[in-house]
Amino acid sequence: MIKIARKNLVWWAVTLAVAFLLVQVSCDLYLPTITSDLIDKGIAKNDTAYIWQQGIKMMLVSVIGLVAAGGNVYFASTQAMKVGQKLRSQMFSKVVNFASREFTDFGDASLITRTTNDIVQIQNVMVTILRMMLQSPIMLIAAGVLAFNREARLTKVFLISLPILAICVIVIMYFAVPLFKSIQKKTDRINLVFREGLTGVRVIRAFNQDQFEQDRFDGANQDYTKTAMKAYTLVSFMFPVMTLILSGTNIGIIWLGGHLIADMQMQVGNLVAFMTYATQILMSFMMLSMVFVFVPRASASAARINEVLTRPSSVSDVPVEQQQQFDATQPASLTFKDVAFKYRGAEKNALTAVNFAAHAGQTVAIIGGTGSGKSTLVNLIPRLFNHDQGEILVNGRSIDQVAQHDLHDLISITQQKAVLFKGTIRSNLQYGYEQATDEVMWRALEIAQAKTFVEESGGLDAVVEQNGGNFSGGQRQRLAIARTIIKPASIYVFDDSFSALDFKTDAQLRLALKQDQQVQQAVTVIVAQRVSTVADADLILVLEDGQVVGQGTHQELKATNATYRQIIESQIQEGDGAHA
Ligand SMILES: Nc1ncnc2c1ncn2[C@@H]1O[C@H](COP(=O)(O)OP(=O)(O)OP(=O)(O)O)[C@@H](O)[C@H]1O
Repeated sequence: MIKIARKNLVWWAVTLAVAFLLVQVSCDLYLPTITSDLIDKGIAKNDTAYIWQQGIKMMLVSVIGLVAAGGNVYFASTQAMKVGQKLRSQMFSKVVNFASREFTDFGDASLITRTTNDIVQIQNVMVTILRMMLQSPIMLIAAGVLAFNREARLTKVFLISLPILAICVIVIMYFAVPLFKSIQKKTDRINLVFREGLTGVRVIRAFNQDQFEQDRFDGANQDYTKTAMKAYTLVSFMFPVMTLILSGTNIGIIWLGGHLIADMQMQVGNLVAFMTYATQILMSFMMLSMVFVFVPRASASAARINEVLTRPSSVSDVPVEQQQQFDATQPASLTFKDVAFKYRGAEKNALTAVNFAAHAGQTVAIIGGTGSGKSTLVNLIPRLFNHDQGEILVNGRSIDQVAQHDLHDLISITQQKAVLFKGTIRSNLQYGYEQATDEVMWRALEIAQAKTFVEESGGLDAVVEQNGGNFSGGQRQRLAIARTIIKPASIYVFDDSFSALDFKTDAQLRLALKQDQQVQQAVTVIVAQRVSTVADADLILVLEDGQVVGQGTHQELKATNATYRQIIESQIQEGDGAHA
């Protein structure tokens, strides 16, 4: 919490909030003195002029107190909101730079809860701190001293009421604070189930699992509600307890004060002032204890936010002074030297001893069964993960030795699952290359065999809904391919991107791709399951269980490689191999 406050609060605004607060507290403390004088010197002596004078004074002090309270609330709230804004922005920029490992560790749902709910907790507690946490101790001490000065004999009432209040507050806090902490985790769970329900809604319906998912969500929801209800019920006891103790204290003060007044040892004004101070003391005490309920809860949120903000990305750049630059005159090339990679926690390597080299204008195709390591291999090129052994070179530079930003500039990739953003076809196509002209975009759409349906949808300005929801899977994939082609790059990667295309379109696309000037100067990496897609590649890698069990051209592999032949045979049986 302190770390977040120190980093994000603007100190002049905080100083103003505190200054306003001090003025407000001084006014609140001065009012009982005026009341006391008004009663003892004005009302008791029937001095109308004095009553008017004190009345106006009272009004002035109240107005000043009110303005000061407004000033304090304004600066406290704007500061808290700005802290929230800065934290959200810091979280976003941190998370977009995370590697896959960090996403797995935190989980998407938790990252969303941390960026929303946890930051709201911090915001709320910042306001509380800038108001109550400072106001309460000052008020408590000052009202205590003033009450003691006014009538020391009445302060013995506090010897009973304050310890009772303290015990009640401690008991309530003891049970409430852990509950507040666990509310955060339960919010994570609700978000997780809700997110899964949303993203998997079609599968849920297709498998008639609506009720199962509803029950799962209700379970998480109920769990959260029960905990929240327990926590807030406990806190709600504070107010009746407080009222009871306050009333008891006032009865004690009136009883003791009544005797003193009867014995002519005290004036009525003093008693009224003392009672106001007593209320201020007890209220401040309670406010302070509320702070102790909210601060631990916000501290738990702060710890969860700091955990994200301080987490180094598992894929990081070498120090700037050691970084190498790409040589723009070097032709495109991609080399894997004895590369191995293992997912954290996995028993065996996802890739072992991968060796190949490709040069500008060449196409490398990777084929293999499900789970053989094809996507893992291509994801190592832009460093979505760090390879554990060996070396990967792009345009002659080891990818570990260059800045990731420079590396990503040279790579254009279509992921296995085509991702589109809400906007227009134009905004999606220009995502990787802002300067792309309409002509360039139409050319890319033509290569990606997407021109016809884009024209029918209303052209480049046609709307793309969230996740490209208003396009079919195949159309999304073609748009993603077009986006990849538009970006000038040294390495083009298509991870199983042609699988949703029919044979004819697949062949047309690859032919058009081969004829594209930009692509001709680059290395193209195609991941595919179909032999027909890889057959005309310059180099085919056959992957099995993370190992390259064969590499060469289609004809070479067909003649010498048993695994490749098996793949062809299995596809002939399915009717696909006819195209090989
Ligand atoms: N994030 C991950 N954590 C742990 N293991 C993983 C992870 N991603 C993939 N794997 C494992 O690594 C192996 C290779 O996966 P990969 O996704 O590279 O296969 P693939 O050949 O692309 O499969 P497919 O054709 O089905 O897309 C698989 O055994 C898979 O279970």
